[in-house]
Amino acid sequence: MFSGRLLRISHNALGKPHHRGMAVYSSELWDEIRGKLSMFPGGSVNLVKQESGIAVLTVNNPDRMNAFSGTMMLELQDRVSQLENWKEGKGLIVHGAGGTFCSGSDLNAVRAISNPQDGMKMCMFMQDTLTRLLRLPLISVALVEGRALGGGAELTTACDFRLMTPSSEIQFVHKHMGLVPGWGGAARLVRIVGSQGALKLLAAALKVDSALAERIGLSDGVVATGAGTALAEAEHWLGDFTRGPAPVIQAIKKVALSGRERPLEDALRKEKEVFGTVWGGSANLEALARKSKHK
Ligand SMILES: CCCC(=O)SCCNC(=O)CCNC(=O)[C@H](O)C(C)(C)COP(=O)(O)OP(=O)(O)OC[C@H]1O[C@@H](n2cnc3c(N)ncnc32)[C@H](O)[C@@H]1OP(=O)(O)O
Repeated sequence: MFSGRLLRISHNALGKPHHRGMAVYSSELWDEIRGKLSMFPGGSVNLVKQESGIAVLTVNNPDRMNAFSGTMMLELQDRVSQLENWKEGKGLIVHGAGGTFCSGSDLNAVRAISNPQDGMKMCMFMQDTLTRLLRLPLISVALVEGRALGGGAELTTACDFRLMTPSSEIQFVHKHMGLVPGWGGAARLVRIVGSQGALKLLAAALKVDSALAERIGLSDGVVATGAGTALAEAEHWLGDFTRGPAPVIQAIKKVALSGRERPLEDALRKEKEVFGTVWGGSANLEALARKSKHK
C-alpha cells in the first residue's frame, strides 16, 4: 500500500509546533503522480486575475459536466501556485463553465486508476491542492450553478464561502459510488455544518438544494441564474468583503484561517505575527491621519 510522507511539523524557539508552508504532503511525491495524471487529458482550469483584485477560476470541461480529468487536476495545482504568489489579490470566485459547477472526478480516469495505489496518490494530490486553495490569502467563494457532485461538492468546501442559484444542488454522492470523500471534503464539511450535519449529508447522500444549504450553513446566499448574471452577482457579493487594500484583506484572511485551523495558543502567535505586518503600515497610517470615525 502506498504510504505518503506528511510534511513534518517543525518547532519554534518555544518548542511549540508551527505549520511550515501551506501544503499537506511533501512535494517530493508529486513527480510520479503528475506523470500518471497527465495520461488522462481533457478540459482545462482557467484563471483570470482582474484589476479589482478578484480572480475567477473556471472549471472547464462542459462536455462532461466539468468533471476533473487528470490534466485538469494538474492545472488546478498550477493555478493555485499562481494565486499563492499574487501580491495584489484579495478575492477568488471558483465556478464551472456552461451553467453547472462540477461533477467530480472524470469517471473514465477513475476507472483506469481504480487500483488502491493510484487512488491513494490521486487522493493525496487533490487533498494537498484543495488545502492550499482554502489556505490562499484570498477570500474565496464557490459559485454553484447547476450541480456540484462528488469531488465537485468537495471542491465547494475548499472555499471560504458558497453561493448557489435557486435551482442548484450540492450532493456528496460518494456513498452511491461505494466511496467516501477523498479530496478533504469530509474534514472540511464537518467544520462547515458540524459533525451531525456532515454525517447526515454523507450517509444519506442528500441532494442539498439552495434553501436547505442556507438553512444548515452550507451556503451563504442565493444569486440569480442567467448567463453572466450569477457571476456578476457573486462578484458584487464578494466585493463587500474585499473592499480595501490587498495587504489588509490578506491579513484578515490569514488571521481567520489560523483561528479556524490552529490550536488557540498557536493561533494567537500567528495573529500577533500578522498584526505586525499591518501595524504602522500605509493603510493604518492613512486611517490614523484621516482621524476616522466609525459611526
Ligand atoms: C473523490 C472524488 C469522487 C468523485 O468525484 S466520483 C464521481 C462522482 N460523480 C458522478 O458520479 C457523476 C456522474 N454523472 C451524473 O450523475 C450525471 O452525468 C449528471 C452530472 C447528474 C448530469 O446528468 P445529465 O444532465 O443527465 O447529463 P449526462 O449524464 O448526459 O452528462 C453529460 C455528459 O457528461 C458526462 N459526465 C457527467 N459526469 C461525468 C463524470 N464525473 N465523469 C465523466 N463523464 C461525466 C456524461 O457521461 C455525459 O457524457 P456523454 O454525453 O454520455 O458522452
